[in-house]
Amino acid sequence: MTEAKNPLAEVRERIDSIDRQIQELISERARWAQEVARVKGEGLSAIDYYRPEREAHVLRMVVDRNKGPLSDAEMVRLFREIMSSCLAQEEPLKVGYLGPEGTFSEQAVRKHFGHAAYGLPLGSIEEVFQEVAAGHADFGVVPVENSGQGMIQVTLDMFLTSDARICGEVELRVHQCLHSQSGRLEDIKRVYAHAQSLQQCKTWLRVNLPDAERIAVGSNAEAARLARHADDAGAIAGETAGKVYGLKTVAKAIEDRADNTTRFLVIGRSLFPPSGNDRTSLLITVNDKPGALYDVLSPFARHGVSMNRIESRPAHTGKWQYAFFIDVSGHIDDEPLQAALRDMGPVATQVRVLGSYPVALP
Ligand SMILES: O=C(O)C(=O)C[C@]1(C(=O)O)C=C[C@@H](O)C=C1
Repeated sequence: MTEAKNPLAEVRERIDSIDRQIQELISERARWAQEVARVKGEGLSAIDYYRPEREAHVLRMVVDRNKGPLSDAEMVRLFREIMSSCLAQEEPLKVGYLGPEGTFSEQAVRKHFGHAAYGLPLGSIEEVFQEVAAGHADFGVVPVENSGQGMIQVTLDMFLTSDARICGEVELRVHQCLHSQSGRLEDIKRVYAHAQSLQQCKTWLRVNLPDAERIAVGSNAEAARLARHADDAGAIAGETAGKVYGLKTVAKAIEDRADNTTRFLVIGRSLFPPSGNDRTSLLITVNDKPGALYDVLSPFARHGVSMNRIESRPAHTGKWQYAFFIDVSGHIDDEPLQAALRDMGPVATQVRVLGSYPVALP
């Protein structure tokens, strides 16, 4: 009598065989990436090998080819990691972010640069800009906007005084959790969190912890660090931060809005070529006179450039002087955008291209 083969063993054999092929192909890909690096030139530093426009193009092809069952976001994540490792064969990129470890900013770094990049946790958004400008970090990742709360003004204001360029954007679904030492809601008399996170979880806190004191601190990871040393404190932070600081999770997904998303900017020191689906961020200042804003914006409409976003901030150049942060579709090399900027020349006091970069991937 022939013994029937264990169906699980049979499936595992198939998986082993596929893994062998995937591994061979990954190694072959890594060798070709070395060849690309050789063509670009020997002895360059990591930043000279990095091509965000090419990475975006590769990842868009991955999305186009994806037939499931894995989601586009999962496929992108896997290929992002492969590219991250391929690039790090030369030298890992150094990426500054708002630390400490475990913040959503770190998650955004990983989403955009993969795990082979070297993450540099820094003390503030200002410091991220400074370290990039000084060349201590190749790139920086800073939060710029939350879907529920709007723009993060510190980040916008940094562009008024710094020469940083925007090289990319990352969108991250932000799920907040409540963590504590014991993991019991009834032990919590104080809640530490970043001010934005307290705001994002306002309803949940009102219903579940109406009497607890709310204490705003510099980051969610800092909140987790503080809660680690107090048996009557809770911290609002992401799942990763809770794990990093050895806390127990009291409640998950406590944000008021289910689609809570934070948009981050990747900042660097140079502009990159078009990727085929780009956004351009501009900083425009105008004189305080009637119709000035209309004069500045109408060239976009005239040349068919679509505007995605406009934010105004005090320009710090004089009382009632405003700077406008404007995002438009397309790359700065595109003729319609060039034409719009030419028309704007005589009416704006300043037009600065903050960057042209690939639109965020899933
Ligand atoms: O195509 C390139 O220019 C490469 O260096 C290869 C590669 C890749 O692995 O696909 C690696 C790093 C770059 O950032 C972009 C792409």
